[in-house]
Amino acid sequence: MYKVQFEGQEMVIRFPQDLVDNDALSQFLGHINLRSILRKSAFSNSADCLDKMRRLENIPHGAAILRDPYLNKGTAFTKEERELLGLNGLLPPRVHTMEAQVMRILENLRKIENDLDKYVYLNSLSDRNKTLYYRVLMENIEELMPVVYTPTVGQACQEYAHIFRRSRGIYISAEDKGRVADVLRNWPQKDVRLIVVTDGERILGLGDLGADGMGIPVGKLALYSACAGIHPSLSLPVTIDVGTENKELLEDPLYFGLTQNRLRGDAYDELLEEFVVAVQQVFPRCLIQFEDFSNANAFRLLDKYRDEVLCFNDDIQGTAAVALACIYSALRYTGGSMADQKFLFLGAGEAGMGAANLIVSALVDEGVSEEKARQCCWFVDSKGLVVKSRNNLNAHKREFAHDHAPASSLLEAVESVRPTAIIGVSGQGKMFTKEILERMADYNEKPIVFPLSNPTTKAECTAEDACQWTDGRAVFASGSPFKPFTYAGEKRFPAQGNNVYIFPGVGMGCMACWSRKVTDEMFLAAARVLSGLVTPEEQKQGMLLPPLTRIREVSLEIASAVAEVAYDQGLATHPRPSSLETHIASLMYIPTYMDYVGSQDCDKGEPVK
Ligand SMILES: O=C([O-])CC(=O)C(=O)O
Ligand SMILES: [Mg+2]
Repeated sequence: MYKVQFEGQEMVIRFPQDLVDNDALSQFLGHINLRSILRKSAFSNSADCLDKMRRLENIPHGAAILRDPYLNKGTAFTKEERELLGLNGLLPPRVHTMEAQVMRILENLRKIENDLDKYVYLNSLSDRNKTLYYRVLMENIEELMPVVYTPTVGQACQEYAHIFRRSRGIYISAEDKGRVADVLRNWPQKDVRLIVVTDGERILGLGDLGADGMGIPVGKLALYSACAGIHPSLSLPVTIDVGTENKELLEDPLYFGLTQNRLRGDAYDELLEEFVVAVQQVFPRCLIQFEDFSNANAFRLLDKYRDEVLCFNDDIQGTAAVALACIYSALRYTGGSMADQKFLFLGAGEAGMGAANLIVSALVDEGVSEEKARQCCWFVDSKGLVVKSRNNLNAHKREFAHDHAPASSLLEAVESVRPTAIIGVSGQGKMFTKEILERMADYNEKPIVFPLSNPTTKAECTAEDACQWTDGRAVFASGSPFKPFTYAGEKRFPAQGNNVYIFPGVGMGCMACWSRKVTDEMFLAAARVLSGLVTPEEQKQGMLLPPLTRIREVSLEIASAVAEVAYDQGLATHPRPSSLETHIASLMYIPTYMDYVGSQDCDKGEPVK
């Protein structure tokens, strides 16, 4: 505490602890330009001045604040803030509103022709000014989601080391064994509540991209903030680098990761265990989202940790929930009940197994026997139709192996099973051929066709192909976006059945109520809520999901439903608020600039003409 005399008034000013001597004090006074504060008549009231001093004392000044992406406002720093923070001369003189800044970003962005360059441009904005980045992203979510997320994020990961500007997130490499907690402590934000982690082995449908998979956690977390309002400083992207089996990367002189083959077996499990334990120590109550691990590791890690810590696997559980939501919505157009359906999955990995198991849970919840529910789900893997007579099926597949003649291809399987829905989760593009879709149209008045693999190059078919080859009758959803198109004079809006409709809300719901676990019942609730949010007007347009422009509202509804489940299941440890929705809405991050001075009369910038 220091007492300062000014214009006959005594003021008490609290300075940072380390300013103990007079030199430091006068340096500090100079630093924050106190004299110029005091000269302003608006500050002659000592209480007012004190309030402003308190606001300012922990804020970096001068060029330092321009370099802090959480605090920087760029040209939107007001005249008064520029004065108080020592910014005069460091910025062009005219103060701009945020709207003008958004206009400038969009003008620049829309001049860029290539999506990867747009991705780089937006990343650099996020490095400079988080508030503006999120404002731009949220206000233009339909236009920009394909840039910060699938499909562009896939290309970004494939070229990660080549487009690199600045490191993001935390890398934990096999060499960090024994000191993982220390590595996590190096992260500058100390209150981390949400981690998305990958080991890069199965990045979208693109395979092993090693440490360059970092783009995925970064992209998912950007969407957490944009879609569910998780404050960006609460989240941390993590890549666990255990090596790669991607020969091209190993030979690339610019590759970022360890140039070794992947750790397997005990060494891998020990590193992952150390990571999960370290997260509990360093960031208590932090939610861990596993993303884009190989099939075998994804299932094992989920089984191992789902009852121990607050975690889920997005590719198994998140994708399952959005697929189920799309199925519920599709049934509005096809008629018939869930129990009457035959779902044929191409691909028996994380997404396929996750979706089939959630469909079974949904049916059992509706009173259908588990055995009958399993009969609704069929799989084709690399060896053909999954049937009882096949040897060496893993435990997951065995649960869905039916008494049926073998079929060696998807076409054969479609012909013999005659599914009502084909769901592509194979990570292989163009697998739903013209012939297959024509068969689906022969067997079904309205065939359900969901090519869910990502990015767009891995989609099992395009939206227009699905439409053409079924005489416009396919009920369609894909993992990566397809643009609206016109068929027979009618506008079609292909649904993006991507887990982005699910994970932000589920994560927010669990975080808001301090849930101890993430459960399948939460994903079931999320799927039902999501499908239920499609308005009658949207249904008239054939939509399966609400448009992305409503994603904040969607995520809030899902978060509320998920928290409700957490309270019902006795997992929530936060005292129950009187309204979950109001409570969660109040937690949602809105990207607006901080007012560093708190002055009513401060210049808010000039409006854009
Ligand atoms: O990231 C996406 O677009 C969906 C997803 O989790 C995946 O394909 O692995
Ligand atoms: Mg994924």
